[in-house]
Amino acid sequence: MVSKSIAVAADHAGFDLKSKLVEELRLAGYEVLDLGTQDATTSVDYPDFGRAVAEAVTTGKAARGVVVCGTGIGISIAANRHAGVRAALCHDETSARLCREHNDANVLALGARLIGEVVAKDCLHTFLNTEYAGDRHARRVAKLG
Ligand SMILES: O=C(CO)[C@H](O)[C@H](O)[C@H](O)COP(=O)(O)O
Repeated sequence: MVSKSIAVAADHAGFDLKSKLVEELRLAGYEVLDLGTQDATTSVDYPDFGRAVAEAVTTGKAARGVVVCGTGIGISIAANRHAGVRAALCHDETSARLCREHNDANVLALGARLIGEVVAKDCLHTFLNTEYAGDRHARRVAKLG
């Protein structure tokens, strides 16, 4: 289990799923840094929320991040524009496991309009509880910058 806090953010499309994930994280004993948005009805821009989580992770305020938008695509692109962020868009538990084992992903991106709550929670727990395998993957991750 990751010991430090987890930064979480979403746009309006991801707000409902984000709320469920925040609750899930708190129930599991994590300290949650909820960086918004705070409702599903006010239209907002996913780059602002991807950046908020990226900054929390790269400054060490959070050990890992979780970002949610409608597809997960826009907010993962936004997070990945920040040096040191390796955001992985996952739609299933296998990709959530492999993004940790092979890519040392530090931000999980989810698409609230594409996956259900149960799959999202499975991805979340797998992402947080899977160790990076290192070894041959370290050479490749280093090339990501
Ligand atoms: O950026 C996205 C796609 O990559 C996200 O899914 C956004 O949540 C989506 O674009 C928001 O769309 P809306 O029609 O403004 O609700």
